[in-house]
Amino acid sequence: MNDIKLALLGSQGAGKSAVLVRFLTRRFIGEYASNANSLYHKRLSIDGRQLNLEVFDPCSQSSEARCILEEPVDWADGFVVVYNISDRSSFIDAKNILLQIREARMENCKGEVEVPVCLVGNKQDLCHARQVCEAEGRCLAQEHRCHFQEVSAAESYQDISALFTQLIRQVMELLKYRADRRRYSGSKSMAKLINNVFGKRRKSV
Ligand SMILES: Nc1nc2c(ncn2[C@@H]2O[C@H](COP(=O)(O)OP(=O)(O)OP(=O)(O)O)[C@@H](O)[C@H]2O)c(=O)[nH]1
Repeated sequence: MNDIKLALLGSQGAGKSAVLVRFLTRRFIGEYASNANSLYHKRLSIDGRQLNLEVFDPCSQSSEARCILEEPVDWADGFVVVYNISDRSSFIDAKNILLQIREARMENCKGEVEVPVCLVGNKQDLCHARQVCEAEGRCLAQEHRCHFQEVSAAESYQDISALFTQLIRQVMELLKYRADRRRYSGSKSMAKLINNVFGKRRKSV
């Protein structure tokens, strides 16, 4: 069974918990405790494969709160970065978070394929109070080569389910790639070892 670890990042009140709870339970719950980190577990089946999903929902991150970001960046295999379309400052925070994910991953995983990220513009139902247009979100996502989706945790389950499913598929591919690479480098070092032992011996005969 695959273990899939995701982290939700975004500024305070962007709707991270609402998006996650909508995905996990299909329900919208208006208020959540926001003063503690939470780790959610769920067993899922995607494309016929059983998965153990763990999702880390840390308490809010601002652009300065680098220390909060470091933990999930090391731990997670994929990220959902959430902003509120009716709050420009949350979009600016999302930009900074995307940059920080990229920087941290470049330092930690040299040569590794990019970690899957989905940028989510939440509270689409508040479009009368919109401060971030859809094109800006799409453009930021293109810049960071990540998937983008506007959603309303308050109103809809389908879009949120689709975005998590797509992200989990990408993470499964990443985990497969890592496992193949480990196997390949393992068999290469075994070949080297055999060569070192028997190759040298053959030479001396
Ligand atoms: N109108 C509307 N309100 C939403 C939506 N999603 C969340 N909210 C509301 O926005 C507020 C913040 O939602 P949370 O899910 O707690 O946001 P959060 O990002 O987890 O916030 P912190 O835990 O403080 O970091 C709550 O009052 C939610 O009811 C949405 O799609 N539409």
